[in-house]
Amino acid sequence: MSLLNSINLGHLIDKKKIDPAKNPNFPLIQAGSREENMGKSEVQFIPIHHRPEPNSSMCHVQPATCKSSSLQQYLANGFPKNPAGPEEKNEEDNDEAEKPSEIPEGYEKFNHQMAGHLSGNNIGMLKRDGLVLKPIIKRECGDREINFYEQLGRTTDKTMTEMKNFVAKFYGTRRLSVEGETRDFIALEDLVEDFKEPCIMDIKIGRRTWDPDATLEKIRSEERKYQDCKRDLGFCIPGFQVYKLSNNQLVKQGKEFGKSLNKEGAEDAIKTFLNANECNDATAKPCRCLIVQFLAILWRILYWARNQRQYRFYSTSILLAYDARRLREKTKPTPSSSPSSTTSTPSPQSKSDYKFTRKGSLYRPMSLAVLNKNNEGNDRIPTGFSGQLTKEGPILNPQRSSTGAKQPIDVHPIVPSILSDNTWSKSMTSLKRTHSFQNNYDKDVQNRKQNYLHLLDELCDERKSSHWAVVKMIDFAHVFPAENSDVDENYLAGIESLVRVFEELLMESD
Ligand SMILES: Nc1ncnc2c1ncn2[C@@H]1O[C@H](COP(=O)(O)OP(=O)(O)OP(=O)(O)O)[C@@H](O)[C@H]1O
Ligand SMILES: O=P(O)(O)O[C@@H]1[C@@H](O)[C@H](OP(=O)(O)O)[C@@H](OP(=O)(O)O)[C@@H](O)[C@H]1OP(=O)(O)O
Repeated sequence: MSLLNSINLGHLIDKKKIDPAKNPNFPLIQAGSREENMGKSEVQFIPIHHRPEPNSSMCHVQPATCKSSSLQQYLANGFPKNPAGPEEKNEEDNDEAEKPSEIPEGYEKFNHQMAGHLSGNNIGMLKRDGLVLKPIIKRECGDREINFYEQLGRTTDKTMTEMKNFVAKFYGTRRLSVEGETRDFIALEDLVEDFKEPCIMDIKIGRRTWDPDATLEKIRSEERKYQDCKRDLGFCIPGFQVYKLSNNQLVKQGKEFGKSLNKEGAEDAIKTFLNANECNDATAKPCRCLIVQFLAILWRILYWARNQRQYRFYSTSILLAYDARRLREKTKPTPSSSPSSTTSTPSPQSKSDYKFTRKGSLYRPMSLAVLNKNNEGNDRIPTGFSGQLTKEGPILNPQRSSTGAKQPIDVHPIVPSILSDNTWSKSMTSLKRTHSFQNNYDKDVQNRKQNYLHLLDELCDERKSSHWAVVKMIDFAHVFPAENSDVDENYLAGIESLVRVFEELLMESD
C-alpha cells in the first residue's frame, strides 16, 4: 500500500499506531510517485474575468500626517519606505523593483501574496486564468499539501465534506519552466480574482505552528516568532494589505511587522485591515455589513473545528479578503444618512435603542444575556437565545406561547414590526439563531441556509447579490493525521479567539 493510500484510509486504521514523529516518511509519497503525478492533472475550465486592474494612481498618494503614536501611525499609513524592507513598498514599487525576467508565457506574477515563500529570484506565486500557482519550495511540504487537497477531493466524510466550503478549489499541479529551471506549482482557485481593490489578510492559526516532524531547531525558531500574539490570541498575522478608504493608498504589511505585534497591536491591525482605524478619526467604526460577512463564515468554521477529529492543522492560515471598492460604495453617505438631511426624522425607537451594549466577550454567558435583554430583563429581540453559552455553543430557549405553554423553537421567527424594516436586525436574529451549536445544528442551519444567505445578500447590498468578502482556510503544508480522535485544540483555540475578536468588532460596528 502506498503511503498516500495509507493516509486516505486513515479513518479505517488504528490512528493511535500512526505516529508521524516516529515515521519520518509519513506522510511523504514514495520517491518517484510524485514526479509521475506532477503535470498530469488537468485544468478544469475557469472563465477568464477581464477586469480593470486597480487604479495604479492610488499608490502615489502619500500617507496623511498622523499625530498619534508611531505604532498607530504605522498601522494607519504603513511603515516608512526604507529601510523597513520590501513588504513596506507599495504595489507599484514592487512591480518596478522586482519585475521578474523569466515568467513563463501566459502567466503573470501574482501581486496579492501576503505571506509565504518566494522561489528563485523573488518570484512567488503566479497567476493565470483565474488560478494562482503556488511554488513548491520544500518537497515534503508540497507533497503534504497536495495529498491533503487530493484527500479532501475524494472524501465522503461529512465533516470533511463541510470543510470543502472553506477551502479554495484545487486544480492539481503544474510543472513550469521558471528562470531556466523546472519548477512545480500547486494550482488553486484565485480567491481574490473578482476584487477590484483587494484587501487581504493572512492570519496564521494556532499557538503551536510547528508540526510533529519538526526538528528541535525548527521548533525553537517557530516558538521565537510572533510570541506575544500567539500566546495571547492563539493566532498571528504574517501579512496583509488594505486599500485605505481615507486616502486611497494601498498599504502593505509583511512578516516583520506581524512579528512586532502584541495582542492590542494585532487587534488594531485587524481594524486597519477593515478600514476602521483612521488615525484622524477616533470615531471610525468597522462596517457592520463587512463584519457580518466575515463572521457568517467564521462561525461555520468554528462549528466545523469543534467537530473535526481527523487532522491536525499546524501552521495553516485563514485568508480574509474583501473588495474596498464595495466597502467604499457601502460607506458613501446617502442623502438620508447625511447629518444635514432635513428629511430624516429619527424614529422614537431608532437603531440606537437596539444597540448592543456589552463588555467583554460574547463567550461569557453573562455578556450574552446582557446582549439579549432589555432593562426590564425581557428578550430584546425574540431570538430564542437563553443567554447561556456552553462550550457547544448558545442554548436556545423553548418559546412560550401567550398562555405560557412551551412551543417548539420557531425556525422562521416573526420579527417585531418595529424591526421589520431593519435588515440588520433581521440578519442578526437569523445569525444568532443559526449560530446554534447544539445537535440540531445541521437540520436547523442547513435547512434554512437559503433563507440565511438571502438575508445576508439583502444586508450587504439591496441591488447586488454577490458577496464581496471571502474567508478561506489556506496553506496545508503542515497538516497531519490526528493521532487520537480528539478535536484539534490548537486550531480550535485560534479560531475561537479570532471569532471573539470579530464579535467584539461587531459590537463596535455601525
Ligand atoms: N487560493 C488563493 N487565492 C489567492 N491568494 C492566495 C491563495 N492561496 C494563497 N494565497 C496568498 O498567498 C500567500 C501565501 O500562501 P501560503 O500560505 O499557502 O504559502 P506558503 O508558502 O505555504 O506560506 P508559509 O511560508 O506561511 O508556509 C497567502 O498569504 C495569500 O496572500
Ligand atoms: O522565517 P520567516 O520569515 O518567519 O518565514 C518562515 C519561513 O519561511 C519558514 O520556512 P523555513 O525557514 O522553516 O524553511 C516557514 O516554515 P514552513 O516552510 O515550514 O512553513 C514559516 O512558515 C515562515 O514563517 P512565517 O510565515 O510564519 O513568518
